[in-house]
Amino acid sequence: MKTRIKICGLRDPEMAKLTAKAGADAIGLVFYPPSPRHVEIAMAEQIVAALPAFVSSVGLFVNADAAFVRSVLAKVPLDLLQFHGDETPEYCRQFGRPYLKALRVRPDLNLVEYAQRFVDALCKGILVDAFVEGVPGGTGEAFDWDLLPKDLPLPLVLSGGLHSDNVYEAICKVRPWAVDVSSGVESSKGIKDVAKIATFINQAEREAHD
Ligand SMILES: O=C(O)c1ccccc1NCC(=O)[C@H](O)[C@H](O)COP(=O)(O)O
Repeated sequence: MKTRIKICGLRDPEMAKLTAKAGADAIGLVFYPPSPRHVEIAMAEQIVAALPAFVSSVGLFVNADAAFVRSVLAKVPLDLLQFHGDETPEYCRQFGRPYLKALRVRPDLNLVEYAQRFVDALCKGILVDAFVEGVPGGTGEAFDWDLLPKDLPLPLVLSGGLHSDNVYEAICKVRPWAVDVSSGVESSKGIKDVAKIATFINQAEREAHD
């Protein structure tokens, strides 16, 4: 089965179009002002408008005020929300929209128990990322994939330090529903590189052709 591919942290419509053309299944828009990949609502509207059919738009938030999430939803027709902070299941569900819950993997965290709390019709998966003190995500750091359980009760989205040289190995080892990348397809922090995106996608799709 094909592993879905999400490219996170798009910041302009042209790169979004090129990313879709390269074969991405989804793009991520970061609504988190401290991030170098942060987008304003007006730009997010333009990016989503530029996407072809069947390429999903994912809006990423980190412990945001619910009112801010609603103000984004009022303007930007997002397909999926991604909560990348300490949001509770109740917080995530209040928008009545499908979402991913991100967690940062640590050896002392029981991932199955964590995921179990989110299981319902709206939660479409658990995105696993590296734990880096003081930075909620998009760090380019990988973590030990052996820490991932085989019996997670929700689809797994693997992220954290993926790039074209490790994504094939990651897919073969972890067998995730999807992979998610940001730093690994950039020429510098926050600047996406279309050649790196294409190479990443080719490598991620290799597994489907084996
Ligand atoms: O991208 C960011 O700047 C960001 C900031 C705060 C929370 C999450 C963020 N990105 C989340 C993503 O979905 C990334 O793809 C994921 O963390 C993996 O990032 P990377 O290791 O850079 O590929």
